[in-house]
Amino acid sequence: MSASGNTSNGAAPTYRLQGLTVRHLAAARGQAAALHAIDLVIAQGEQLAIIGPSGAGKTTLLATLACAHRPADGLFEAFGVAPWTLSEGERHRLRARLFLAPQTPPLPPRQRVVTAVLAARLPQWGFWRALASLVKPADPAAAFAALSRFNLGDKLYSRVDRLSGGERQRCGLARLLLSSAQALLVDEPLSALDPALSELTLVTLRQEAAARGATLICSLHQVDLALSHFPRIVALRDGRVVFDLPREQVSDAMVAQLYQGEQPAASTPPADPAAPRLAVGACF
Ligand SMILES: Nc1ncnc2c1ncn2[C@@H]1O[C@H](COP(=O)(O)OP(=O)(O)OP(=O)(O)O)[C@@H](O)[C@H]1O
Repeated sequence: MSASGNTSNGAAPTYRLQGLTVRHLAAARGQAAALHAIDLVIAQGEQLAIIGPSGAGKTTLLATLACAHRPADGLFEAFGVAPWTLSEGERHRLRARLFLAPQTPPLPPRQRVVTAVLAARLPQWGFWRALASLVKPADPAAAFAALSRFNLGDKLYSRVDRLSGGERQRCGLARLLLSSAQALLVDEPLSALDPALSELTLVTLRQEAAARGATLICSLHQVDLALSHFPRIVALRDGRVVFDLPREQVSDAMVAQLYQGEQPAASTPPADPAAPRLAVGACF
């Protein structure tokens, strides 16, 4: 890659950020910016994980990359263009090349899973086809195939509000598979998944990104999974990049320093001192 961030074949990187600063509109007066002076170049087809403690700025960074937050300062380019210099219509078309899978996907509660998943195709369909698909799903086989890759094929015709948290999360990821995006932005996809589904999810996301030559950027709280699945690790803390390294260069000491002073993830609830005195089957 050249100093401009362009790849050896001259193609623009998926993202180029220089001195990027982002403030939330609703931030309290005097509250620090959510992201400060971020420098990042991400080539097309790269796969990287963003790690860092709660409040580090991971979600803000992904939303900024999805052109959902307008930066307060600095350079921000996606696919070689500066989105915030474009007209609203042009920026809308650029957004069709990006897919942001939020931690809690905004799925209409009364909708069937098949319809919710096929909504990812809306940018590719004309108005009438999109409208007709609300009444009779246009391509249920594609929705089934996408759901099956996350072990969720049996929920094709379930109502969205009858899914568990983890099923909703995977339903949101199945949408990603049906999009035609070239940048896949995934925010904490494993927060409601067990270890086996977590593995399946990361493998599926990585395979999909590689198959379509898309860039995959995934925020994760599970540092071990970030290191085992992603070749590049970007660590954030207090809105700043602490390190941006190939995984082989990330040491235990660097990770410990990144999370220093943070509460470890609560995998087991603290012991209740009264527990031994409670009779089995006690009700309150
Ligand atoms: N809508 C908002 N309005 C004001 N401040 C916000 C808003 N959303 C996030 N922030 C602040 O921006 C900073 C970064 O938050 P962000 O959600 O990006 O962190 P995160 O690393 O994704 O955290 P987590 O791991 O807990 O999801 C935090 O200080 C947070 O309080």
